[in-house]
Amino acid sequence: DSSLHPGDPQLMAPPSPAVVIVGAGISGLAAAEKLHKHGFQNIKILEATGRTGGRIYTQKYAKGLVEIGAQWIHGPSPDNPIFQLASQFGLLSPDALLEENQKAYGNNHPSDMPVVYTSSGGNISAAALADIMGLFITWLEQARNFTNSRCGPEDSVGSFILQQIVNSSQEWDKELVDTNMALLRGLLNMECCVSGTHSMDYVALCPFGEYTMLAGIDCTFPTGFESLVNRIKAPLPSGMVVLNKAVKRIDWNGSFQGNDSHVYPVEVQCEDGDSFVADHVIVTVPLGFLKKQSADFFSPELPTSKMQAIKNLGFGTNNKILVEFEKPFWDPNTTLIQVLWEGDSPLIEPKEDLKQNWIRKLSIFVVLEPPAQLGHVLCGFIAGKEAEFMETLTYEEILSSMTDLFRRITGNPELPPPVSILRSQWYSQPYTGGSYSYVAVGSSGDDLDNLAEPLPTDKEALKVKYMF
Ligand SMILES: Cc1cc2nc3c(=O)[nH]c(=O)nc-3n(C[C@H](O)[C@H](O)[C@H](O)COP(=O)(O)OP(=O)(O)OC[C@H]3O[C@@H](n4cnc5c(N)ncnc54)[C@H](O)[C@@H]3O)c2cc1C
Repeated sequence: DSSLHPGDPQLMAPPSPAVVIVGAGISGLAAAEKLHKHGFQNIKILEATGRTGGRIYTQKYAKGLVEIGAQWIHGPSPDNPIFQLASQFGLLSPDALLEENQKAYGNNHPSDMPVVYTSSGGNISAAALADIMGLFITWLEQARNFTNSRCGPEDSVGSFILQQIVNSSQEWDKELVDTNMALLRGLLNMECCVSGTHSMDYVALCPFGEYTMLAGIDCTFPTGFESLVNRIKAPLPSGMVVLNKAVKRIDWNGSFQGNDSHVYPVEVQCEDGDSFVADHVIVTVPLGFLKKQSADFFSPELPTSKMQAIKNLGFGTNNKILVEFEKPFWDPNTTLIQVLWEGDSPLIEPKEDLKQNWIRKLSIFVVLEPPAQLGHVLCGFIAGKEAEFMETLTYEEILSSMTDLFRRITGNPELPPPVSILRSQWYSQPYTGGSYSYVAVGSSGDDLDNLAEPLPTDKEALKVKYMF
C-alpha cells in the first residue's frame, strides 16, 4: 500500500524498523527496492554467493550474451510485473512492445514448430509432426481443465497424458506408431523442462491449470535478463547488499538485544559467525535450499503446515547446454530443433544407466538469436535426474557427447565439433539445489500460498504484511 510510510503511527513501533532480507535474487532485491522507495532505511540484504541475481544470470558467451538461468518473459503483457518493469526501464526490443505481440497467446511454450532430426540422421515430415504436436497440445489443455473438477489426489499430468496416448494410438497407422511414440517421448521430455521436473508423473493433475497463462509472445532481454536485476538494484545504497554472507539460522520468535536500546524479535545468524538483529525478515531463498535446510534454518521450527508445504511441493532441475558452432548445420529459418530418439516411447521406462543414457533426455534445442551478434549457438534443455547427472561430467565429456550427438543427427560423421560449450549446474549450487518449483502430486496451490503467508500468524504483529 503506497499510502503507508515508515512514519505512519500504525506502522511504526520503533522509529526505523530493521529489515533483513535473505537472498539477493530478483525477489529479495525487489522487496528491498520497494521498502527503500517507501522510506525504510534500515535494510540489509544478506546474499550467500558472490553475486546478485540468483537464478537470473547473464553471461558472456560466443560473441554475445546468454542466459544461464531465466531466459524469457513468459506472457509479456501489461498484467505481468516483469514486463511492466522491463518496459518501464526500456529494456525490451521494439518487437516485444508491439501490441499484437502482447495480445497473442504463446502458451508458455516456444510457438514455432521444431525441425526434427532423428538419432540415425533422418528427418520427419512437418505434417507428421504437426499431427502429434496438435494432439499433445490438446492433451495439455485438457489437463489444465481439471482445475476444480474431480480428479484423484494421486493423479498426475503424466498419467493423464499416457492414458490419452494409449487411447489415441489405437487409431494410428501401424507404420507411424514408432515415430509417433518417439516424438511424444521428446515432447514429454520438453514438458519436463517447462515444469522443472524429472517426470510429468510427478506433477499433480488437479492444480495443473491453476498456473495462469498471461497473454503475450514470450520475449527475451537484448541486454540480458540480469540488466533488469541491475536496474532494480541501482537505487539501493551501497552497503545494503552484503555478498558472501550465507545465513545459517533465523531465530524468529525471541527477544534479542541490539546495539541500541531496542529489543528485537528476530536474530539472523550467518555461517561466518556474524549476526543481525531485525524487526522483520523476508526470506527469499529457493525452495530447493529450504528442502535441504528448513529443519535447522528456523528456530523455532516453522509451523507444521509450512514444513509440509516445503516437503510436498516439487523442486526439480532444468539445465541448459549451450553449444557454439563455427557454422550452423541448420537452415537459417530454423528456430527450434527436436531430437527424435528412435526406439524411445512414453510406454517404455527410460534405461537406468545414466552414464550411457543421460543424453537421450536431451530432446530440444533452441536456436539463439540473433546469430549476427551472438554467433551460431544452440541452447539445449535437459531436465530431471539426467540433468543432475550431466552436472557431474567434465567439459571434455560433454563436448565429446555433443560432437557425437550432432554427427549422429545430421548423418555427417565429419561434422566439425562445436567450438565451445557452456552448461548450467543448478542442482549442484548449494544455495539453489535445482532450478524451479512445481506443484507435485500430493501438494496443491494452497501450499504456495501457505509458504507466502507471513509469520508469526498473530495478526497484530504483522505490520509489514500490508506494505505490498
Ligand atoms: C535454468 C532456469 C531457467 C529459467 N527460465 C525462466 C524463464 O525463462 N522465465 C522466468 O520467468 N523464469 C525462469 N526461471 C525461474 C527464475 O529464474 C526464478 O523464478 C527467479 O529468478 C527466482 O528469483 P528469486 O529471487 O525468488 O530466487 P533466486 O534467484 O534463487 O534468489 C535467491 C537468492 O538467495 C540466495 N540464498 C540462498 N540461500 C541463502 C542463504 N542461506 N543465505 C543467504 N542467501 C541465500 C541465493 O544465493 C540466491 O541469490 C528459470 C530458472 C532456471 C534455473
